[in-house]
Amino acid sequence: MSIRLGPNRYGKAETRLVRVVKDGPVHHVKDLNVSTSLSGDMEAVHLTGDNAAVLPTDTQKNTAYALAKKHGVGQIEEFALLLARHFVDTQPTVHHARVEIDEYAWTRRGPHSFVRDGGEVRTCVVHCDRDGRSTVVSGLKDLVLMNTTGSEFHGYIVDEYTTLPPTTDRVLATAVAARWRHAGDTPAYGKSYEQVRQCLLDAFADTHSLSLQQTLYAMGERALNTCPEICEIRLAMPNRHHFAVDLSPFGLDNDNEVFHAADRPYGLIEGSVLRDDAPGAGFAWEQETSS
Ligand SMILES: O=c1[nH]c(=O)c2[nH]c(=O)[nH]c2[nH]1
Repeated sequence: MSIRLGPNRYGKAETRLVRVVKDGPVHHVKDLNVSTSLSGDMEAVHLTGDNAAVLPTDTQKNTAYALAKKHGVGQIEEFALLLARHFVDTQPTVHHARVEIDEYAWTRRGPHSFVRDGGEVRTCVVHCDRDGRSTVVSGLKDLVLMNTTGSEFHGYIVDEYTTLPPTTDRVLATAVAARWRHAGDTPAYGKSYEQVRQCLLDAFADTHSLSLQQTLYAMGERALNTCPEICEIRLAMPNRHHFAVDLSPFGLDNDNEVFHAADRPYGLIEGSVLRDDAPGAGFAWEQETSS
């Protein structure tokens, strides 16, 4: 009986690449999930561990970042072809390249502020007791927002384990989960929802952020100032870190144009903003927010 190697391929899956193009203060974004997969003269690496024909998956990832910087990202089909052709044209051992790209769509909310299309969920929880009391908590989750500038983070505690460099310009991205409590009877929940949502979006876009905590408070404050029918809002906002890719090994600079969008771990910033005279919600609200 003889055994042989069958079809095979290898590559870097799901490189999360964000490309920002700056037209003065107006920024444009392309947000991609890029997977590359190469095949060719790969018998030796499988049979003997001889890596001489292998272009590392790490290099494939770097290539995606470097070509995004050099050529920009137009249509994903064009960028995928550019990348795939690069691998087969430059590496004799690579006979076939497969490049798969998913693109996440963003809608502009300001010169450098964006909201991701789709995925947003409107929520509510209500409680009623037999004494005729009720509590209504409205909300939303998975509202994904990004500012490509206008965010700083510095001045924090530095101890013997701190390595985070201070920054005066970073991407601020989050997926907002918000729950707000109605003070009494709200006549039009639909209109109220739209107003609170608008406040959250506007305050995120307008706030020059020194921390996500500051942005969180500004969003809650805007909602409470604009919408008298609500008395408290609780926000949970993951800090979806975007790391500027070091392109200097390839002779390229990166003025916050090419980012690695990391998925975990992430900072998780949570807080409540409320009116001084907000009535206690007791059991109903505590139960809803304890999980
Ligand atoms: O806005 C931020 N708040 C933090 O508390 C924090 N911590 C951190 O590492 N990065 C950030 N960013």
